[in-house]
Amino acid sequence: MNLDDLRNQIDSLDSEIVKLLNERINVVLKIGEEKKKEGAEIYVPSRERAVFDKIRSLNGGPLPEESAHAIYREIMSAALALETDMKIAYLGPEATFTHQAARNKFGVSVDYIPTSTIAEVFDRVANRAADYGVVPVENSTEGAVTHTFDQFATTPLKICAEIYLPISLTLLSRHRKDEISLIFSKQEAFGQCRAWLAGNMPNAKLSPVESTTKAVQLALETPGAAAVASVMASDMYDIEVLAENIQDMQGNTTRFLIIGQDFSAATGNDKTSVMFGVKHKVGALYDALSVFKADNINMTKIESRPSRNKNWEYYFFVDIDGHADDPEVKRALEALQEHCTVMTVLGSYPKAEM
Ligand SMILES: O=C(O)C(=O)C[C@]1(C(=O)O)C=C[C@@H](O)C=C1
Repeated sequence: MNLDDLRNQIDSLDSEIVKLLNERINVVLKIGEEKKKEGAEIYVPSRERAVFDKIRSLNGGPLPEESAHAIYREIMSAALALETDMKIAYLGPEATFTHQAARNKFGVSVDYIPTSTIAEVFDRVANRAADYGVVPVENSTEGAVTHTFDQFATTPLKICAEIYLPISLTLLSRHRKDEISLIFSKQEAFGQCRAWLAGNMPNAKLSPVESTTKAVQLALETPGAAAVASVMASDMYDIEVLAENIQDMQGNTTRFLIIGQDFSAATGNDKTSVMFGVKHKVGALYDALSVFKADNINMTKIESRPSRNKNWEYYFFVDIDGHADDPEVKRALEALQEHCTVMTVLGSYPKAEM
């Protein structure tokens, strides 16, 4: 077959694909109407998980799994945008790693609202200026993003999904490497490439700013300056990449949370996040955590933060395997309540792939 014949074949396949996509969208619009009648959530992480799993099992190749996933991410992004005027608040400005995480989760068709603080993401979702919010919660090299944990102590919002994003840091500048005397970045990003900077840029002064994007803006306008930021920022601001992959740990990954008004439905492969406080008495935390062991529930994380009510009093943030509707998790959470001065289930949501 010659090139023209092959392209004719593609033309007729494309017309089938577009027809089928629109048929799918017509069904999505009906789903959107039903959800509005029932007051149900538009974004349904549990259903998206089922769609992605189904596509993976249907796809026999040669289309790579990652490509099938990306295509379906955008198909569902278009669906979300058509079902409602979906708005996603994220810790901005544009081109931050949180922006990237939000785009990986919700695609390009929905509207995005960049905010300047994590608290503002929570506010936007709480006062319904945004449907969902995306915030960083922990990094594999640098640990907890404490601002996010602290917000959960005062908000009724729930975690409805999570996402892991591999973080690759780049050194960006208009100048040559040997001309750089000042480097801007976010404190957390500096922490993730501390050894590389000490080894490769030992004489440059490090200046922490609010975001990696702000760092790029400052690097563009400051003589002799560079920024540590994402590759996305270099494309968006047209600034040269001097060094790539400068993070000290090659598996450097950040976990982000999607916050909304409600939990996600159970999928059979979920995680539940709980926040609680215990009395100041011998073995109080041990007793509280023993409820998980009693029901054979795996704990995947624990973090403690000052309660901000009283000095030296703490809130514990724990993640466990399972959904709050699973019988053993339900039982364990009821038992946990007995050991706590305060306790809130922050959300149950599908476990993300790393
Ligand atoms: O099944 C739904 O609830 C839909 O809205 C459809 C759909 C999809 O396109 O498959 C779109 C968005 C939801 O987050 C989940 C699935």
